[in-house]
Amino acid sequence: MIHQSLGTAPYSIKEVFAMTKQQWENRIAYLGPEASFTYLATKATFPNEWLVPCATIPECIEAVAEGKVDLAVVPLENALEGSVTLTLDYLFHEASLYVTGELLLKIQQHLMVNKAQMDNWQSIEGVYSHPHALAQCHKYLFYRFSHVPLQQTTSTAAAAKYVSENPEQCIAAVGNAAAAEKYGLEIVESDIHDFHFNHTRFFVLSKKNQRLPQELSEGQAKTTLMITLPTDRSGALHQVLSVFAWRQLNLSKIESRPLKTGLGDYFFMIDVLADEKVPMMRGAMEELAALGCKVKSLGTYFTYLTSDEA
Ligand SMILES: O=C(O)C(=O)C[C@]1(C(=O)O)C=C[C@@H](O)C=C1
Repeated sequence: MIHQSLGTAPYSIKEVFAMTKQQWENRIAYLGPEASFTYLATKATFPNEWLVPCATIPECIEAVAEGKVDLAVVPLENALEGSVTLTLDYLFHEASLYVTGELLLKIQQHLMVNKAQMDNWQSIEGVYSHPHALAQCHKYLFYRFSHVPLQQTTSTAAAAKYVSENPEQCIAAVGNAAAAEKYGLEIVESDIHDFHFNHTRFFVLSKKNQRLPQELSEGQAKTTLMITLPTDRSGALHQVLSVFAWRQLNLSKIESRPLKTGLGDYFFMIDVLADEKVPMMRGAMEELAALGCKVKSLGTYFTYLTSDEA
């Protein structure tokens, strides 16, 4: 998978188009810019591949769906804040992609300011970051800066970049230490996330139903299914769960999201700790079809730890 060292420079989608693919094995889109948490997870997993920053999650997903890149890495779920619903919904409603692997990253949030504002940071007039990052630091921001407006950005690194490009503004960003270094900011408060156990899951998406190599993974196969229940039957969810229960197929996550067809209409995203190729899973899929469920499988994949303590 990893064939050639490219250094650390990421490229924009425009540059990807302008260049030919011949030198690189994989072009990988990620939620950028450089030094976002998604970048850290991507770089740790694919240190030598061609990394392409995208400004938003839909842009990452469209880049791989349209074949502009081979893989895309997007955040899926945070231990404190829960699912990144934009990713879930986009995968259900807009794209037809597979998960080739899941990356786990330990998340540490810091408050950082422009060096020009070092003496004034206690009087900041705005805190910039990704909404998930701001939510992970809710208690800290509420008790320490309750009067200060929170400004949402497309990523934590985008916030750090904005603070770096606006030295005259007395504002702060919430993000990781790599972003502080990359954008020349000063960390004024470390580890401001509300709970110590803070991790994020990222999906590595592809157009092909393929898997990253199992050798470096945690070894447990996981299959993600998106299930729409038949509308005309009571107890349908109970029946769906019993399909897995009596086969002793463990579920590690179940979440409902709006179908966007009317109030009370949902689809369910279910993670099953099994390979979709094993007979028990094949039987489960057949039984779900017999129950009248629509099932979209995102494929079977393995989990990779991208930081020591993840
Ligand atoms: O903003 C970033 O740096 C991201 O990579 C996005 C994101 C997220 O969507 O949850 C990823 C990890 C952290 O939980 C906070 C933000």
